[in-house]
Amino acid sequence: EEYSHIQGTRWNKNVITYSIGRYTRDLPRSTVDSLIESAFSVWARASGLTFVRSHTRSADIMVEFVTHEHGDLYPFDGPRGTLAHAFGPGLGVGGDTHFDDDECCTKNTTKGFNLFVVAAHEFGHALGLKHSRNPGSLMYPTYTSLHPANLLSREDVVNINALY
Ligand SMILES: CNC(=O)[C@@H](NC(=O)[C@H](CC(C)C)CN(O)C=O)C(C)(C)C
Ligand SMILES: [Zn+2]
Ligand SMILES: [Zn+2]
Repeated sequence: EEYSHIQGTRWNKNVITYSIGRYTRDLPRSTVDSLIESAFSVWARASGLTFVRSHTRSADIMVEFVTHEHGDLYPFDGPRGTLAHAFGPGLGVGGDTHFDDDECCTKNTTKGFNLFVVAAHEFGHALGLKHSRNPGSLMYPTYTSLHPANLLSREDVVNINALY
């Protein structure tokens, strides 16, 4: 069913709240908290948006680690395959970001899929960005181990600034 009536292309506010629901057993909660906060700050620096953590389910962006069927129309596929997905801006499920707990993620930048990089990609979608055809962009559809120091390509920065 087309949810365009609640899905927008962008948030119509500058302060966006997020809440972390189900965690992963693969990482300490404090590590998840800080990697998620860092991933939001990548976009905050580039857009002027502010992200505020809340502990209620009424937050704009619900962040969760889930597996297989998890209550939306996009069940995960077990190990390998899709690492995560996120809904575009909007009410309810809008902005929500889910990580496939069967394979996502690590805190290392060389081994496995780095949670900071995956989260930053997903939050790009949660803010309204689509995929890029540029392999050097964070919004490229395939995971590449980007250096945490400069996750965003010039194209990513241009695109987020075109939206906010
Ligand atoms: C290693 N596996 C991959 O590279 C897989 N790609 C992903 O899981 C994307 C997320 C990465 C880019 C963080 C899915 N996506 O676009 C979510 O917004 C496949 C290319 C296999 C689908
Ligand atoms: Zn989901
Ligand atoms: Zn994507």
